[in-house]
Amino acid sequence: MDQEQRLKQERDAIDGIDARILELLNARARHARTIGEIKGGGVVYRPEREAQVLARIKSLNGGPLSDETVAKLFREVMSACLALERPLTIAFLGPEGTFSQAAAIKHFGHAATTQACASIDEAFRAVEAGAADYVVAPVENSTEGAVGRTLDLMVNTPLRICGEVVLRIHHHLLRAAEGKQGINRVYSHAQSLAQCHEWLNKNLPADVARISVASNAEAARLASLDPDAAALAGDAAAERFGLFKLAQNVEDEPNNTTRFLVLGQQQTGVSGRDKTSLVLSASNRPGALHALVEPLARHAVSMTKFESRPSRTGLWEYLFFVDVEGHADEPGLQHALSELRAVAAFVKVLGSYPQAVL
Ligand SMILES: O=C(O)C(=O)C[C@]1(C(=O)O)C=C[C@@H](O)C=C1
Repeated sequence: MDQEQRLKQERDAIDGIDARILELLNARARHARTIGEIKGGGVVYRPEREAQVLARIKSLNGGPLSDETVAKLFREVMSACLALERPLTIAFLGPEGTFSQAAAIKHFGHAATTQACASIDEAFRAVEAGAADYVVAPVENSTEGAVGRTLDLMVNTPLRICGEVVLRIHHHLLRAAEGKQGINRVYSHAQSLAQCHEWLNKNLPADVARISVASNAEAARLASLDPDAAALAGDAAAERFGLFKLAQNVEDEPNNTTRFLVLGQQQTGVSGRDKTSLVLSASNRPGALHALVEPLARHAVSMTKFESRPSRTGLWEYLFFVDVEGHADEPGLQHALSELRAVAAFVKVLGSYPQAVL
């Protein structure tokens, strides 16, 4: 068999498989639509079920596609199925093309509608007022630390955390034209300029001005209008403003990662691999901080994060943002929480939610 014949044979096989995949996708979609009818206008998005579906797909995968690739494909399949039940609107810190929008799409897939908001406060308010279904907000970055505004908002919001998204942050040098010649300024968010500081020192002349702007998406927009400028920004901003990537992944710290939280009006069921986020405060007496963590240790609850933040109500009073493994409806954590409530000055369960799968 010559090359052309072999190609035709393989492509015929792909055509047959595509027809079967299409049939199966629509069969799946019909089941999702029926599930939507059974839910009868109730909450359609079920994060615990989605986490179980994605974890199962990864465990069933025999390759050659990677576990991550098959999970991403099924992420989109579920996103499209969910949109048949009811399309979702996700509020994020805009403008279009930010990493927050990329996190929203990573978590909810492309069938969800994303709604850019001018601030994290506005994104929370949109969901609290029912103008959007969920908010995706950054909570910590591996190099820059906690996002204070998100932590502060979580103390008083009636919204519950129902998911987390972990996003690798890659910055690229972007420009409206190809080649580095003639660049005399680089726009980016101050944090991104800091995260790419060493690379800029080594790869661009010292007299190229570094100009900090409100967001990476804004930097990309400015670079798209200015032939002498470049921007440091991510893939989404590059795509949105049609910029060339002159250099990829220019961040100094290769594991630069941001964690986002998803908040909505609902409580999330047990997925089997969950986290619970709490805000605690200790009374002002010796040993009070130890008393906060002791019930968790005694019930073998593992802590994955402990972050302190000024309470903003009294000088030198602090709130503690604590993440633990497990769901608040599971017996171990349930017992630890009821003991914690007896010793802490303040306890708020921000939500139990599945650990990030993607
Ligand atoms: O199982 C459900 O509750 C569904 O609505 C189906 C489905 C899916 O496509 O698998 C879609 C949306 C939900 O968030 C979870 C899962």
